[in-house]
Amino acid sequence: MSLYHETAAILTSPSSHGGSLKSKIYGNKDLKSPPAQVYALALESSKWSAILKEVVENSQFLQEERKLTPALSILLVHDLLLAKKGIALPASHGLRVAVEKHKARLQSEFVRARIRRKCPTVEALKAAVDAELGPAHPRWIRVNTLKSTVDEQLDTTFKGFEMVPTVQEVMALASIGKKVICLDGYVPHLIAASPGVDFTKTEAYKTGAIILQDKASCFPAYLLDPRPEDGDIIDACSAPGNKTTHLAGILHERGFAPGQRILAFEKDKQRAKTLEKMVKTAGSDKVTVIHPGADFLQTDPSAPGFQHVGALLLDPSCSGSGIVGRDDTPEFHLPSPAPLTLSKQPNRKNAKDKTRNNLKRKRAPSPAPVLLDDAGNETVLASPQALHARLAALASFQLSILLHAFAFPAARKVTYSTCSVHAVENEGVVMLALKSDVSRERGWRVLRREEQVRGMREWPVRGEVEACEGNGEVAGACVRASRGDGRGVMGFFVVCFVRDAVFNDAGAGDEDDGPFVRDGQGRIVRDENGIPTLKSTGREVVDLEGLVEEYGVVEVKFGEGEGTDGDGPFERDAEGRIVRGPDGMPRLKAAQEEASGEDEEDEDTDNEEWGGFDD
Ligand SMILES: C[S@@+](CC[C@H](N)C(=O)[O-])C[C@H]1O[C@@H](n2cnc3c(N)ncnc32)[C@H](O)[C@@H]1O
Repeated sequence: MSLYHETAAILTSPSSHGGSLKSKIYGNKDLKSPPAQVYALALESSKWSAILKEVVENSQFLQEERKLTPALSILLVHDLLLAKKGIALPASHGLRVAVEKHKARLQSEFVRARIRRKCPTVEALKAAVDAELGPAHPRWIRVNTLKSTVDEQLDTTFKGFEMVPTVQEVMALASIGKKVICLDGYVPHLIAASPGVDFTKTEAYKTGAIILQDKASCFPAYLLDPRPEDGDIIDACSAPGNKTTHLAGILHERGFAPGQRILAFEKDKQRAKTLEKMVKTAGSDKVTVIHPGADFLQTDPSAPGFQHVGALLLDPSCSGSGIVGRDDTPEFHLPSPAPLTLSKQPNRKNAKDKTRNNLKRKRAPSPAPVLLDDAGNETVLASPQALHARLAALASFQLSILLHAFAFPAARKVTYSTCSVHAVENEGVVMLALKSDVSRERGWRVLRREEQVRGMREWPVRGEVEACEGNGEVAGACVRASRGDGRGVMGFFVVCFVRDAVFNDAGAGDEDDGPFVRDGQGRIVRDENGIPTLKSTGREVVDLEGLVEEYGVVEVKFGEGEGTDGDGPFERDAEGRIVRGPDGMPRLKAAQEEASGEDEEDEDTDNEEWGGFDD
């Protein structure tokens, strides 16, 4: 079977079984043609099918080519008129001959269709077709600070891209084929680029210098705001590892405390392999301990190995309803089949056929709702009740993950996120968690909006007040991202829970307040670099060079290469070390300038505030 027959069969197979176009193609073990080719042809032809239907019907060539079905005619005419290399069949192939015979007629109908849409060029028509499908989703790229800097990537991977100020411009200019980027104003080191550029072929992608990660998916690690004094950080549901490597990138900038590790759990052994690969490529393998095939729910929070876990990132399996690109295949419009009699003017019978066909199409059963889990597995849900039951089961699992995380003795912050749009998996879980015994006993609460890191505090899309039972503070603490709202993000949800004191646990003694030495007021004692002093080593001042040698991972750098003078927004001493106040917080250059009266402006620099959490 040719590429065209196989693609036509997939596009015209009954839709009542549900499932995305991608899964229908990639899950079809009988395909002879390369799935990527079938997918590209199916998607592009569907996009153009409303116009091509007009071209095929008006040229009336189907009446002369009885062996062509309506679906085949759209696919072949698409490639004839729009594919760079034309129809992908040998010149003598029957299907190719049948269509190319009518090339002049088809081309002139295509010109008429373009003029009817008032498009002066084919480029303009392409833009109109794209615009009809809604704004293009940008390609989000996170620069991996373990391996590179934004400046370095602008000079290499993005050389030749035009810089525009907003993501809206990236989306608008994408439709006319321009290669543009913009630096994100919310998440540090994040770039939005024109879709359609294949970054997986770049050196930066292959070496882990850049990571393709939707903006919203960068929210959890950024909101968790991991720091050296947080001790070990758990990523409870890690594969494929986007957030694990993001945590490592943030900690790398701040400097890992001695022995500080990211503990990455992944229940699915197969997915754990992907995680291992990603962590290695991103250069974070030395600071990450992977637990392949390990169920986070089976861990004992009070086990000695977890006594220094101060922060947890929870990104459990969910309905995946916010993911972009799974169910957004454009409709495949079909021309009316050739009538039995050849006639230039549609007669009553043709008109009746047309109406009957349209009705048939209208009456086709609407696809059953489908849920896709993180591994891309589909669950076809026969009824709204089945959807409800599935969401309730997911929410119950998500709540158990969250309550388990609340039980870690030294834990002081936890983020909970999903790529679901359903409140039951999001605000619903938050409300149940806040009412739980473990939350009340241990003093967990939400990290309020005004306490969050700058980018998250300023992000405008927040939780649903109604789903938070009218509690505006909790809703404000919840961060949402909405697919299709013009901000170029997927549907997403994240919230951070915190505990103000670690001393409020019943029976918690000196040993339970984390790995660092604290002063009489409970504040972590740090050296002049801001590095906390470890109880276990008894070292009062951490010897940085010794640590680099010992662990090969500790570096104290912040925003290197990002600021105008290459050393970030913080004040540094003569040896380049960050200057901190008595509370261990880095001192902003802007604050220093303001104090000396040199600059009254409030500069809006990424990471200029640490936000959120005080010792
Ligand atoms: C949404 S995905 C995580 C995506 C990941 N955080 C990232 O950003 O790349 C959820 C993952 O959690 C894993 N998972 C589900 N339940 C788990 C459990 N109880 N313990 C550990 N991993 C689990 C799933 O196999 C899946 O790989």
